[in-house]
Amino acid sequence: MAEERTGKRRLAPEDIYEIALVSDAQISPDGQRVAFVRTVLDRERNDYRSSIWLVDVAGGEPVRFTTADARDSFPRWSPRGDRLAFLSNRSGKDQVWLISLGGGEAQQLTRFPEPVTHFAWSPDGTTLAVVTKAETAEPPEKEPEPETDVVRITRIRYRSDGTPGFLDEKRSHIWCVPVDGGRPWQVTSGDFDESWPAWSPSGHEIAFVSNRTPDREYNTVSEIWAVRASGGEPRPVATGDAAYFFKPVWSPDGTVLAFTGHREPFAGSSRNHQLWAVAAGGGEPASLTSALDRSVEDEVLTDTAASSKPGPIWAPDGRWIYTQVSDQGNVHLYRIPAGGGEPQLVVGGRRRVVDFSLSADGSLIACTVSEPLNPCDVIVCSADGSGERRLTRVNEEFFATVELSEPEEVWLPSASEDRRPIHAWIMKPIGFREGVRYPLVLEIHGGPHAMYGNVYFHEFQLLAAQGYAVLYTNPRGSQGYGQQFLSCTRGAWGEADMPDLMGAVDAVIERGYIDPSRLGVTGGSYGGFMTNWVIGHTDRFKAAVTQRCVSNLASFYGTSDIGFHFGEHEIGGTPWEQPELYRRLSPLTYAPQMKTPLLILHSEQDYRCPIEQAEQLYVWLKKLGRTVEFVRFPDESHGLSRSGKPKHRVERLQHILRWFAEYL
Ligand SMILES: CSCC[C@H](NC=O)C(=O)N[C@@H](C)C(=O)O
Repeated sequence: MAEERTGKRRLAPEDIYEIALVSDAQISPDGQRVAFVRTVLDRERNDYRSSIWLVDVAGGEPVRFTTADARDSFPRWSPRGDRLAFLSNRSGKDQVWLISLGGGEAQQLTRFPEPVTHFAWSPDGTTLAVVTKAETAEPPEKEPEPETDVVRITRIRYRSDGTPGFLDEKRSHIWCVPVDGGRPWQVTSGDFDESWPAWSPSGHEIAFVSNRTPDREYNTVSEIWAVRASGGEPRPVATGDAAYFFKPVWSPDGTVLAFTGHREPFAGSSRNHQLWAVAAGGGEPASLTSALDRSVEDEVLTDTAASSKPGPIWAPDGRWIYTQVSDQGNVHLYRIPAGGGEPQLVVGGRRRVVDFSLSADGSLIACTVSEPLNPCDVIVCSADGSGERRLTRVNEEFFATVELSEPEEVWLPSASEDRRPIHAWIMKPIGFREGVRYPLVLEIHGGPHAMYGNVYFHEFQLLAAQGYAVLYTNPRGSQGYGQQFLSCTRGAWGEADMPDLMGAVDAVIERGYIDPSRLGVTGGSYGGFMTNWVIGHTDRFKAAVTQRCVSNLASFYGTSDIGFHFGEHEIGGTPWEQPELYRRLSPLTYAPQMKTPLLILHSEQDYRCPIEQAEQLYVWLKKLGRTVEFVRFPDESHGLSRSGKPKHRVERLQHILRWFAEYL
């Protein structure tokens, strides 16, 4: 029917191959061009490829600038704008490469034996500050054969989601690398992990993020330090047991450092990240965004985006600091007065500003944006957000051939006593006709402190294409609605947020086009926890798919790479201090009440929510005689739905559709 009406076809799982992703829009210092990363899925190799592209700010067709068959990322303009440094895995591991804008091949700059994870240009353009775990600047003649494959563990934090799954004993440090020849030198050292180097405007110092507290093994502190670029003993800038600070950036006159974070390290993602300023010499930081009551990080979730690493940026006149702000399902670009005062919205709208950059004179901004019906494009606008123009139309051709469902943004009453309105999105099925009642799939997000929002979500569009209405919400515990809302799930996982979800389902059913006997539920990670929780507390759902889930909080403590502090803060104590609370809040406790046919999807190298969480649930339900199936994804991590091997991503989507087709 839809096809007849619109001439467009329905979306399919394999269409992930058709969608190119752009990210990391970096405007040249002179504001003439934007460099960005374009990532595509390589069907033949079952892998990803990315390259650096350029587009003129004045308009015109974007052109591919790096041409290697590799993964190029993180393009950064030299201060004079005559070359780009970028990361590439062309030589095997991510290293820094340089390419001149005047033409010629890219040249490999660094040859560290370990990957480079981040770098920053010195203000005079002669040197890069580079982050790597390498202990030497050159690889050894021959890689030494490991003496054993046995892993010896002595630290409390030793896991890391994915492969190989263990943190090694090597430490991330800052090196300086001269760009036109000369030997690299190591700037920081010791038993610390450093990240996010930021050059002072004079080029004499580098600020960075580290945890240098004596008790760092058992805390989650993140401090701001500075060190002379030539090396030596770092000095504290914003440090101490209450520091949870990231992404430092110097004011143009070098007198102030701004950074993001909060003052409750153990609380992690359950607190708004604020923008802070401190005298560059060190001292007591002041929050510039405490009145905003929102996080200055990007908290939105999607399955269709490439990653970038935006941080705050000072306007060159030192009056403003530009930052992302997560607000009610959107990620907006704000500028915050550096001396205090009202934050100003710069790039708003129903969308996510994925990353951004400023021209050297501060007059132009380039951003990557994502919208509900368009995964990504590059835009430019003036410093106050005016005069916005779209520079790319990356997926326009493809989306002209498929029919998408436009999400309707609504506020629906919670089923809890307070009837609090909960922000939600409803997608009608493709081919929707008045008078017909449709099955509904409730999608529950993870975190719990993240948010759904105004971005393209392939899984949701796919469900709509298969004839399901889709409901997604930001229940209590979500980001984007202020600190009080964010804290609601502490010690009350499932209990605090399930009424919000059920109220939203009730409200959608009241619209008259949902068949209440055909409700499905799914979610990943904390959303998988909630899927398990929901089917343990109601039989109203006819089919469920739990993904990368948590089922047993006691065994989650100590097996997840998220760290011991997460459960302690989120649940309210350790399993031995609060055994009854851990039992009460674990979905497995309610397994005997679970009757809904359940599909369990889990990655074998998921060390965020280890697969034992799925295994327990599967065997308990099987033994209880329930309809349950377990699909395991080898060599995949927690990020399967977003960054897994393309073939597995397609198979995952197919399994979800299969289960709902069979049981809903
Ligand atoms: C429930 S414990 C860990 C949950 C995890 N939190 C952070 O990593 C989570 O829910 N992740 C979400 C964002 C996801 O993977 O979708």
